[in-house]
Amino acid sequence: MFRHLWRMTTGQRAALTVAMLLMTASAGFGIAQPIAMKAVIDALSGGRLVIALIIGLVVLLLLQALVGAWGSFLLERTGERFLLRLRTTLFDHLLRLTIPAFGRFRVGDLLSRASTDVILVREAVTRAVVEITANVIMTVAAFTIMFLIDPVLMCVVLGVLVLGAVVITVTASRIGRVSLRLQSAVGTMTADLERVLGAIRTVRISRAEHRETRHLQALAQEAYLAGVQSARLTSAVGPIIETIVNGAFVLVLFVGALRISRHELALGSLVAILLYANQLVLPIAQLVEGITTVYKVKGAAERTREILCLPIEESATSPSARPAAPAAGQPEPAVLDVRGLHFGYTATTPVLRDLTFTVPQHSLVALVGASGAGKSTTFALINRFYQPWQGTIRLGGEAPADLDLPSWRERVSWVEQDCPILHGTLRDNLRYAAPDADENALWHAVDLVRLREKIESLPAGLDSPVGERGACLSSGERQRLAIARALLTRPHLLLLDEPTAHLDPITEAALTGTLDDLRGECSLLVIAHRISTIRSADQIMVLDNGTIRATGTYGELIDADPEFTRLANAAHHAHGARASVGDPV
Ligand SMILES: Nc1ncnc2c1ncn2[C@@H]1O[C@H](COP(=O)(O)OP(=O)(O)OP(=O)(O)O)[C@@H](O)[C@H]1O
Repeated sequence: MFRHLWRMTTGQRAALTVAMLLMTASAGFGIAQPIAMKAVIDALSGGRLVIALIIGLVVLLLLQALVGAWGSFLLERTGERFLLRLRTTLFDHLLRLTIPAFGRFRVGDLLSRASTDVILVREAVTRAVVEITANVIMTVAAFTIMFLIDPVLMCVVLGVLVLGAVVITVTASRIGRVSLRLQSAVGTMTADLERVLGAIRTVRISRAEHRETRHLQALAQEAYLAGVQSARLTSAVGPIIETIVNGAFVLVLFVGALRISRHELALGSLVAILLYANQLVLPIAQLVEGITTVYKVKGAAERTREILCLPIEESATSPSARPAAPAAGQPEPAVLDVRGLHFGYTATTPVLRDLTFTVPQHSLVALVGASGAGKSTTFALINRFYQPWQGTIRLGGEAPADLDLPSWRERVSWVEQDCPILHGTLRDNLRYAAPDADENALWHAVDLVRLREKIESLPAGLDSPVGERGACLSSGERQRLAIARALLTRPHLLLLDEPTAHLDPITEAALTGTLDDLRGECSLLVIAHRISTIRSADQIMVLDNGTIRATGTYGELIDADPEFTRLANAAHHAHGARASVGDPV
């Protein structure tokens, strides 16, 4: 555990060492005081006045306080720096986790790890690592001096302390177990609260608020029980120390008085030993607290480390390379070339089977198929969120091995099915993938998705806030905003997952026209359930159970391929039903 914590302090070690030295020096000034006191008492007993010794004692007191305060500040500041570094590393790591790694954790749990757990780890680094080390040094020094003054009394103090140490170590390890329980209970609670708040409207309409409150209460109760158990153990630690210290005092006084009466010990020596025993109270209390903290933090550090050990996506290794122009006479490579792709989320269930297709330059290619056929999975693989089991995907003739991820993603834009909108203004959202886009480019994209009228009607125009997850926009507006955002990056390939899902027939017709126009700017691969959207596609691929069963234009496929005809008819009926539902009565 110590080794692990120590490894996490890379870069802060010099500051930690200085802090540790200062705190040890402060402790050293403290340790010197009883010796000075002994000298003063011995001198006074001998009838001598010792001004210099008294001044020395005062200087030691002041030095202990000043150096201690300095060391403590340095320690806390290093702790904050360590926390900053840990947070930054964790955020960076979290945002770069591979998509499958995300699947293993709940967002709320990740939040709890990135907020609460890291603070506990910081506590362990400052408190535990430094205080334990400084206090161990101080305790060993105090015992050595006590041994030199009077071995018998030293043994008395040591005997009582060893007894106490055994009791406390047992308690501390139990505190560790309870704390892990507490941290995971808080993690689950945060995750569930996040789940409920994220779907608050569904919760309300399902009249599930009381059920969810009861569920959250049960989790809070579990955290409470673990907290109380931890409090019970932690509270026992204080009185145990007190009893040990008082016991040591009484015993030292008793044995010391006996030895003085037998002339085996001087009064000054007894006073010095008593002062040492007294002085040891704080370091030993801190030592115990430090050890308890380490045990408490064990769970939190483990949870933090777990995240840091998860695989992350590779980052840019080379400056974004532009594809080399094809040599004269050579045909232009397809924008997207997928060959023999096999993939599944679990080892036993393949989702894509020998998927092969191309998207030529400046074309509109559509992917249709029943729900669960693997359309979104194909997009996820084109985005390189997952590794295919077998097969290759080439972008502009280049394989993933030739093109690092940022360059790859610079060429592909993707509008997700549920088009996430980020908290901020319309402008922030539009510029999200293209921070350098100028005003003209923004309005051009806005025009393409026919949002100009809506934006100009808003008092703040492009600077209007969109609300949490785009709550101030209708779903159709969110979708069009997401498409405009994707267009602004001027991709080579634009992936659209259900681009017309939330659009009314007029906007849908307008967007269909836009898709046709966009062929001039990039190639499009569109997943569509509504076949009307892709009537004019250059090529339609029918995906069935993870493989392409038919390819052709609308005219070629309709009535020729039974699956396509079924999808087209179903979409037609669904669309008709939708339109009639929306019709004014
Ligand atoms: N993250 C995941 N983990 C495990 N299985 C998944 C995951 N995502 C999708 N699947 C499974 O993979 C299969 C294909 O899903 P996919 O989302 O690609 O279908 P789709 O054709 O896009 O469907 P839809 O039209 O309903 O969006 C489904 O059986 C689905 O249950």
